[in-house]
Amino acid sequence: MTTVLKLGGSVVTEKDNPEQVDEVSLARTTDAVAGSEVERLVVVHGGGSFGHYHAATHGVTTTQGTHDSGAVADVHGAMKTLNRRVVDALLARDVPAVPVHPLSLGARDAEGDLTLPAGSVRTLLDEGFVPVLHGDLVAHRGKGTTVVSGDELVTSLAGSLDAERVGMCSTVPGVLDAEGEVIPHIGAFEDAAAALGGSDATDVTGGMAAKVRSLLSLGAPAFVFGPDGLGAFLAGEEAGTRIDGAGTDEDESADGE
Ligand SMILES: Nc1ncnc2c1ncn2[C@@H]1O[C@H](COP(=O)(O)OP(=O)(O)OP(=O)(O)O)[C@@H](O)[C@H]1O
Ligand SMILES: C=C(C)CCOP(=O)(O)O
Repeated sequence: MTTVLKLGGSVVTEKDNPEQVDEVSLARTTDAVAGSEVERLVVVHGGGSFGHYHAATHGVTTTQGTHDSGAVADVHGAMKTLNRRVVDALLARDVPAVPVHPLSLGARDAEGDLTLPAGSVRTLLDEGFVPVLHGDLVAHRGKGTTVVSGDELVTSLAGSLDAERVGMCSTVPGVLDAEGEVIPHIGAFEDAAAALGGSDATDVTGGMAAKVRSLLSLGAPAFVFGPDGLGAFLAGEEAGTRIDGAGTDEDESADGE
């Protein structure tokens, strides 16, 4: 049983202060990981005020690339600093965390499609480690380097590792409907489209909409929840919004072959 968990950048950093870790939230989330009994766990964390700050300074996005090696050093360097902080917090709680840097692993083709070889992550899991990846820059054919988000890494790894459970720990308690209530289950994009379209912030709405769309394409149930739901998710329980699309049996309990 392999579990892929994303810790949102807004959960582990103070979003409004460049390069500031949210110590309280990082301690809380890593306590939850350390207190769980998940067998094969991959952690991916986002960029928050580390990666996004430097990516914005240098004008780099998932589609707008840079050939400036100084910019690569800034963005990747900031993400390595954050990754070290997350890994150290896990190690301090006796979680066998090992850093894995996507810039050294992945690449995009000219269409922007990501290839992320999973051999090192799979072998680390087999050897009893907890690989900790992060949003990063990756080589991009024709564009130099572009941003790869933690969400993309989660989707890619969930597929290549045949993950049974996927969790996205964000600052919101789940995918919210137009009234601000958590939608318990999304089985098709239409279930959430109206609520996602109801948000004021178009760009951020695009982020959550893209998250839901990519999670629906996985062959495993995915959960979007806040820090309060992390313990339940890691205990194998329902947390926040459950997202399962066509690749997953609607009713696992009825799945008797
Ligand atoms: N319908 C919705 N339900 C929940 N959140 C929504 C909705 N529409 C937009 N959002 C926004 O999506 C955000 C969560 O997605 P986001 O990708 O920012 O989280 P994250 O995984 O913590 O990412 P990052 O690693 O970039 O910080 C929320 O903070 C919220 O502002
Ligand atoms: C900005 C960088 C480098 C990583 C972004 O990762 P995300 O926070 O998961 O979107």
